[in-house]
Amino acid sequence: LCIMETCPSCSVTILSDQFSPNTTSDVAAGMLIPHTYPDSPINVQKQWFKDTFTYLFAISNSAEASEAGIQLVSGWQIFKNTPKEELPFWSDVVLGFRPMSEAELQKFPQHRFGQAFTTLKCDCPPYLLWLEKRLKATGVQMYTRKVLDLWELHSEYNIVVNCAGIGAHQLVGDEKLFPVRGQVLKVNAPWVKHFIRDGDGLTYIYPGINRVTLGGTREKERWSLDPDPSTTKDIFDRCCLLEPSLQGAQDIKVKVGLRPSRESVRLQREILSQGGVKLPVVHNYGHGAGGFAMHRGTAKEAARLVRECIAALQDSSSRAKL
Ligand SMILES: Cc1cc2nc3c(=O)[nH]c(=O)nc-3n(C[C@H](O)[C@H](O)[C@H](O)COP(=O)(O)OP(=O)(O)OC[C@H]3O[C@@H](n4cnc5c(N)ncnc54)[C@H](O)[C@@H]3O)c2cc1C
Ligand SMILES: O=C(O)CCC(=O)C(=O)O
Repeated sequence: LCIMETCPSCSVTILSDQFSPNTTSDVAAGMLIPHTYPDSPINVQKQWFKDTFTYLFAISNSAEASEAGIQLVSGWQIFKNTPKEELPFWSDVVLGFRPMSEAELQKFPQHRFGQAFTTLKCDCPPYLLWLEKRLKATGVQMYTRKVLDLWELHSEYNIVVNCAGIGAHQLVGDEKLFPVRGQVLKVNAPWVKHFIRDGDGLTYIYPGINRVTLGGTREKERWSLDPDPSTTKDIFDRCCLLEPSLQGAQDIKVKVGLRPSRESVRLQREILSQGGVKLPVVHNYGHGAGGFAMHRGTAKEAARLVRECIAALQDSSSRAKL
């Protein structure tokens, strides 16, 4: 979508071996609470988050909000011990960030410190379908196809944008990219209105428009997509300790996804070259636990890189004509 907005004369085709509801993005809780990428400058991460927050805030404030699955949600991030960093870099992007009061902390007798704020949440499958609908309306073609090598696209396309998520490990052999397996439960508990995130982000309760997401796990380098029943029980018990009313939750569905993790998002232009033939590529993958929190900001940057590739192609073709 960002490419179509930035370069409206482009023709865009999306190739993917899986579409919604069978992607990692469909499993995500879709909360806008950023994680930090150790190797990306904080000011850049803040800008990605700000761009994403501003974009989704406008949707949440429009008639499209419920179809797009975007809502404002208020709640608490709680800590057993006061964290080193009391003000995360994103504290002035979310709304009304403040320390929790003593009265609020009484809800969590095992926790000594907390932060209250309002942020945004995407209900992931509806949001992805809403994006697909907008793509189709702009004339974008979508095909189911597994790409084994970026070079196989060379004869059909001028520029390739690689948004393969964890698939980039195999597609471009990126050894810096690793899975962080996450198991979550999606439950019916419409009375739960506030989010609760335990400081380390291992246990969380994220109410969405349709379902509440209960998390979770963060298992580095584990590739299995099979749900683990003992983990399901453990997640449920941890969440009930924070929000006892969840004992009455209904229709528990278990989901597993692989966070495409890296020390920094790979947001980069690369010119592949083979026997004198060149293929411009823009990479945009490796969002780890922050694919929703950062998606619009990183997509805007990727679209800018595509525009640079187009300018370079136009420049070399006009030089060839001289
Ligand atoms: C349990 C869990 C909870 C999460 N919660 C949150 C959250 O609350 N907030 C947040 O910001 N983030 C969250 N995340 C992280 C978020 O899900 C990811 O960062 C995000 O989904 C990554 O998006 P993506 O588009 O890069 O990858 P994907 O959604 O995996 O999309 C990649 C696409 O590329 C396709 N593909 C891959 N390889 C190929 C190939 N060779 N040929 C053709 N197609 C290919 C795939 O089929 C897929 O359609 C969570 C993740 C998990 C697992
Ligand atoms: O950590 C968070 O709170 C947001 C991301 C998330 O829910 C996850 O990665 O499981």
